[in-house]
Amino acid sequence: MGVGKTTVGGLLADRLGSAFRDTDADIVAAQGREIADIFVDEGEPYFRDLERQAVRAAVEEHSGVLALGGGAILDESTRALLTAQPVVYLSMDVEEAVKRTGLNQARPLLAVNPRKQWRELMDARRHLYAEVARAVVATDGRTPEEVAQAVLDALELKEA
Ligand SMILES: Nc1ncnc2c1ncn2[C@@H]1O[C@H](COP(=O)(O)OP(=O)(O)O)[C@@H](O)[C@H]1O
Ligand SMILES: O=C(O)C1=C[C@@H](OP(=O)(O)O)[C@@H](O)[C@H](O)C1
Ligand SMILES: [Mg+2]
Repeated sequence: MGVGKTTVGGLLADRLGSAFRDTDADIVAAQGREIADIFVDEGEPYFRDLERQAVRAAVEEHSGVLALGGGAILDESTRALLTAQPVVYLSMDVEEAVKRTGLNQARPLLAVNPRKQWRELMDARRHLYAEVARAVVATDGRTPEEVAQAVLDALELKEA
């Protein structure tokens, strides 16, 4: 959450000359409301259901770069789906996370006490990211352009 999946995914798609898609954006477009509003109105399990369907549809329909929400890998069937894909796990440390998301109310899970929340989320998720990732790219101290380059290098992808 806040590591740069959406930002770097767009840059990467440009570099590869491919299309970009983001499952959070797909959900917002289909629901006609923001992610934070879906969490408040319907609760997290409802959002996770929408997310599981959005990831499945995107993996089936889309052949370019896909950014997921940071919690998508909590779903076991999503993780199974991702094992066939060249998934990159973008990482950062907690101070970088707070810098990038701390003042941003768009992420409901970090709205209160973001440093503690982020640590707890990562303790619960780190092994799941590692399970699905084909490559891990650290983003601390790197610009989004540098991260995109590191992803190209890690997956040995050629620019368009
Ligand atoms: N490498 C980076 N260095 C500094 N800020 C970044 C970097 N990548 C993304 N950001 C900023 O961090 C915030 C979260 O980025 P975003 O792409 O929405 O992350 P995610 O999709 O992983 O939640 C945005 O304000 C974005 O501009
Ligand atoms: O990590 C999470 O549980 C979430 C991450 C968000 O996406 P980003 O990772 O793109 O911020 C968004 O799906 C929602 O707020 C929940
Ligand atoms: Mg995002």
